[in-house]
Amino acid sequence: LMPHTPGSLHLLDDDYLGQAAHMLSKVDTWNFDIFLFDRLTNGNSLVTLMCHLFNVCGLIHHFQLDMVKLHRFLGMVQEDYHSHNPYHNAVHAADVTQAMYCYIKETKLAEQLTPLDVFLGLMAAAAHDVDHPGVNQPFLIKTRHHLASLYQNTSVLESHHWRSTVGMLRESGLLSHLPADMSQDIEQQLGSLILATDINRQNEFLITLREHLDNQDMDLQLATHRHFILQIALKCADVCNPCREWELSRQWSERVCEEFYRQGDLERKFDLEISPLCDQQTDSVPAIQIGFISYIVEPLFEEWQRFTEPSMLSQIMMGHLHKNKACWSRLRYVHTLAETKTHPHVEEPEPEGGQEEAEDIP
Ligand SMILES: Nc1ncnc2c1ncn2[C@@H]1O[C@@H]2COP(=O)(O)O[C@H]2[C@H]1O
Ligand SMILES: [Zn+2]
Repeated sequence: LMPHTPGSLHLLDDDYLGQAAHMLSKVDTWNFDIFLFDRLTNGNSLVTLMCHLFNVCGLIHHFQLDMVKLHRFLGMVQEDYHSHNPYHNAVHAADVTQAMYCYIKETKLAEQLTPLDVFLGLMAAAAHDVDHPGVNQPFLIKTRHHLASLYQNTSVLESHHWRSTVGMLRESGLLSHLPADMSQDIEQQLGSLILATDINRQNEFLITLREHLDNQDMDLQLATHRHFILQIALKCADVCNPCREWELSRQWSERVCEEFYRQGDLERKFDLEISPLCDQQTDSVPAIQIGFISYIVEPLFEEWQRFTEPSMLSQIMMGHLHKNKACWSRLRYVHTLAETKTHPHVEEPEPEGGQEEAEDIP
């Protein structure tokens, strides 16, 4: 974006906001560029996106929400994300929220979800990583961080994201006009959704989803089943970056690896064991991506595709996922070749299975 002088600030702001508004008219498309949207909104992507989605989903009217309180709450959430984190910042939250909106709009779900489900899904997406410190749970445990002991070393970060969200909900008074049992239920369900994003619990969720799909016993008339599918949808939204188009996907990959490497640098500095994936010298971005796609993203999205079938979006996402994996395979090959040239005693490797896939790249 062009730098501008204070005199033209207002005009340019109007122009940027006009472009942002135009982007919002296509908020349900999978190639939505959240990085551009964040620049156009001057770093307010999360607040702007959430206000828009709450409006178009009719949530403000349905729950009789006070716009001032809503704005205050969303502002607090956005502010509590650490803008210095390369990955776990408010733009990631906005990205996950936009993906969640796309999933909520899937035919299978849209027909069954209640306004409360939509409210919970969007709120959980927006707040699911709030106040993330940019380091992972093992790091918090080994450095004896107070959050680790507070949450007894289990789902430490997710518990913190949830409790912080509840704190901000109460402080903003956003739900204070609702019956006490309803706002209590909202807080609990938000917790269950946010806690489901703990990547250590991936297998548990995947096994249950597979069972439901194999037995064809998913009944979205049941609130418990809708809640489970919202948990899955949020998990998918949280790790969907490898399913975005290459230019967006690549940026997320580089950001998440940069965050891992910063943790690794801290560990090195304090003579701690360097965590898996956090050593810049040995863990390359392409290698991390191929592992993440193969072990986390593909298994999850294969089941999501089964659930949403027939879904154009799932087909598009799987297409990007396979192309991106092939790109990373090719880059890993280039990376290892370069390594071999710097360390000539190491034998030149074969292009590790990725080559046939790499041929798919346009
Ligand atoms: N592209 C990626 N490559 C490697 N790890 C990722 C990627 N995207 C997400 N993750 C990890 O998946 C985790 C999902 O939950 P979090 O957002 O807390 O933290 C995320 C990262 O640790
Ligand atoms: Zn996340």
